[in-house]
Amino acid sequence: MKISELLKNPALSISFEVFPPKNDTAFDNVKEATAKIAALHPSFVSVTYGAGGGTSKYTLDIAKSIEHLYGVPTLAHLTCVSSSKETVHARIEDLKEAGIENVMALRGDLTPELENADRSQWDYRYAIDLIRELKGSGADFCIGGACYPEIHPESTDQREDILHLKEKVEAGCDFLTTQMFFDNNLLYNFLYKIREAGVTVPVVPGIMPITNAKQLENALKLSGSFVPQRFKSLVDKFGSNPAAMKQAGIAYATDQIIDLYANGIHHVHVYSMNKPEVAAKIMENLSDILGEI
Ligand SMILES: NC(=O)C1=CN([C@@H]2O[C@H](COP(=O)(O)OP(=O)(O)OC[C@H]3O[C@@H](n4cnc5c(N)ncnc54)[C@H](O)[C@@H]3O)[C@@H](O)[C@H]2O)C=CC1
Ligand SMILES: Nc1nc(=O)c2c([nH]1)NC[C@@H]1CN(c3ccc(C(=O)N[C@@H](CCC(=O)O)C(=O)O)cc3)CN21
Repeated sequence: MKISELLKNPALSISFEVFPPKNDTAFDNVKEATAKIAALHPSFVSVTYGAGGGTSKYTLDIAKSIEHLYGVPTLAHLTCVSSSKETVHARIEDLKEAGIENVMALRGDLTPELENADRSQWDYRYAIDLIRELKGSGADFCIGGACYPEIHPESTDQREDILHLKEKVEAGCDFLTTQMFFDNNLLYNFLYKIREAGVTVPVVPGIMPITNAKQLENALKLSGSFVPQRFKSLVDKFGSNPAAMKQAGIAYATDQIIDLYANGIHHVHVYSMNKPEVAAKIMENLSDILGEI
């Protein structure tokens, strides 16, 4: 099932993100976590390509098992920045062969080595280069792209960031998923600006439930997102009590999702990563709201 079709449903729906295991020994644990997440029947599950320390070689295995065993649509991530053309072409063939319909086309995070590398030697510099490859592959993928309500950390100018986003969408994005944010007003402001700039595809807000102080640190390193005082107070108060922090972080994320839905957004992507208990709690917190129109 194409995600662009799922997003036409006006009822609130939730999707989750998982990351593949770091190695063979962790494979069974990730499979089990993924199975529990799929059993919650989210609208789809996205599987990263090496984010969170996972290894890209398992992305397809995990995506296929979610789709085939649990009937839950999947979104397989693919990144391009550190890859050669040969590798990207081979991965696209793998996606085709596996019958994957939805692909999240990302540039990929720059490691410290990549930051200092000679970029003139790279086959791919931006996500748009990967989108063009996917469009030219002969397969009819539904393509997702990332967008940044608080501008991309490497950008300094929001106007320019939005112009690049528009070009990326025009190259063939069917929908966009946002970077995490902890203040919904930042999302509403961003949506207004991109709509005015002529970006019309569905935008799926990404919400990350923060369940411990260390994870907040990691998430902020990846995203540079603004942390409102209301959220900082939770971390100050509960950061050293794991159970309380988890409960408070899930409640905060739930509150964000309810506010988004109350303001007309009917699909939310949740970066609960490989934590089925967090995903389950969010679904439980929304049980009477899910399916309501
Ligand atoms: N769920 C996930 O795993 C997510 C991962 N990410 C990661 O964030 C990183 C960024 O990826 P994308 O958004 O896909 O990258 P992108 O290529 O769309 O944009 C990256 C940066 O390059 C700039 N840019 C784009 N086109 C340009 C051009 N033609 N000239 C000059 N500058 C240009 C953009 O404004 C932005 O600052 C990736 O590492 C991705 O993996 C981001 C969001 C979600
Ligand atoms: N730039 C960027 N890169 C990403 O990979 C990414 C984003 N942004 N934004 C959305 C999600 C959020 N991601 C995250 C966020 C936090 C952790 C995290 O806290 N990981 C733990 C380890 C988890 C484990 O191994 O169980 C950590 O300690 O780093 C992982 C992925 C991946 N995604």
